[in-house]
Amino acid sequence: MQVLDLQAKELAKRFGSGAPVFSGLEFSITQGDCVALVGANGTGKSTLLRCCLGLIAPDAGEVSLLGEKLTDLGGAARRALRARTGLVGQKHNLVPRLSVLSNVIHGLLGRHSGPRYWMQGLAPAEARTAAMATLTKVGLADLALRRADQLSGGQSQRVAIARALVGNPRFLVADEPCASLDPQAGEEVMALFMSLVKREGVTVLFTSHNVQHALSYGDRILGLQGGRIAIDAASADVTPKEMAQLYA
Ligand SMILES: Nc1ncnc2c1ncn2[C@@H]1O[C@H](COP(=O)(O)OP(=O)(O)OP(=O)(O)O)[C@@H](O)[C@H]1O
Repeated sequence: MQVLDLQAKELAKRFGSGAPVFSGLEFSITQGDCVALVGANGTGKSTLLRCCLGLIAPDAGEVSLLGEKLTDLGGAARRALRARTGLVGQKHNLVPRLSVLSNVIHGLLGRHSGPRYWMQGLAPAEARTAAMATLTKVGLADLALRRADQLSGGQSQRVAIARALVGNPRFLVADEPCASLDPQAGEEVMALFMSLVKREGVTVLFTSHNVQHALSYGDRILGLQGGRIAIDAASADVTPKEMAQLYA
């Protein structure tokens, strides 16, 4: 039986008195799927991602994430649900003065609170072990004790991926994970990210302005245009012309 990890029903969002960013959005994501959300600048991709994770509330409609209706959840249940999800943003948002290892340990903060889970020296051994294992997966174990502000862009984004993965999330959102990287680093980071999420069986919703990335890494394409979903199809069935029309 197919398990739906995300269901969006009749979602609508506007900011202030502005025009609706989107309205009437309906889609679902099956467990283990990797879905690319695409569309021109300003079509509402980031806004939609944030609604899906419960970081902002839609004006209408509802989101069910990992079987839980976001509107039904109180603070504690919402935090528990957030601990089962991960987010990789356009900017890596690492804490510059902390080590790589501490930044990754920070990814466990949703599960535990307090300084023990922030500073590598104080974090319990299991947190450090989990963070080191995840750093090994992204190929950065050697840099564990380096300060985050001494990393290249590609290395920083790998650390951000490790931070998102360290708690073994079941659902991951990635908002243009390669936006700040040169083409070569972007390719490497994307390939690494996708191989890890596939290996771990994580459900992924990612955005990208790189049409090739969307088509090759996404099992499915969700295309936003004019506040509506213009494409919802397996990536193998989406033609280059349909993709181009999204940006026309
Ligand atoms: N906090 C906010 N307050 C007011 N307007 C906002 C806010 N966040 C986003 N918007 C507006 O909502 C619209 C959608 O923005 P959003 O960032 O979701 O688009 P996007 O598709 O992710 O864009 P891009 O591809 O450029 O990253 C834009 O017109 C933007 O100006």
